[in-house]
Amino acid sequence: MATAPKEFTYQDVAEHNTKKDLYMVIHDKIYDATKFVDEHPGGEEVLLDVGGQDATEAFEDVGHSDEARETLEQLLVGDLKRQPGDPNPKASQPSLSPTANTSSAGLGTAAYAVVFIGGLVAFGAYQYLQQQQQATKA
Ligand code: HEM
Repeated sequence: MATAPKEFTYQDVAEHNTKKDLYMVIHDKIYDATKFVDEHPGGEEVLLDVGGQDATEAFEDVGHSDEARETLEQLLVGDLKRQPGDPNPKASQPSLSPTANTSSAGLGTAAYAVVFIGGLVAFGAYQYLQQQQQATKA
């Protein structure tokens, strides 16, 4: 029988922050890392650091392998239930803000390119006219 995923608030998760009882939030899902602490190739210290907290950024920053993500799925215990006043989701939409930044940077570069090319054309026209004048004088 399929059961609805258990929901935890940040406050619930924050209570599980010891080595013997270690939950963490990654991409708005709750993982029970208690059994995994001693096995973690990255050491127990880093997991204890993010115990009871949002570990999305820490987890993604390391660039964990697909195998690590599979292990993670086995530790899943529920979903995060957001409440007003909770911290913002961390890096849960990794592609959005960098893309926005890149595109605005792209626009900025395009604007500079237009000004630069415009300047070149004006300079070329000026040179051409000067040459024409010299030619008529000679
Ligand atoms: C329950 C969540 C986590 C799981 C299941 C997990 C799993 C793994 C696995 C399987 C590896 C081996 C390399 C790989 O396959 O990518 C690894 C390496 C590593 N993990 Fe995690 N990890 C978790 C959370 C974290 C967090 C929150 C940090 C925080 C910084 C972290 C830091 C590292 C580091 C630094 C390594 C590299 C170790 C090395 O190559 O010497 N991990 N992790």
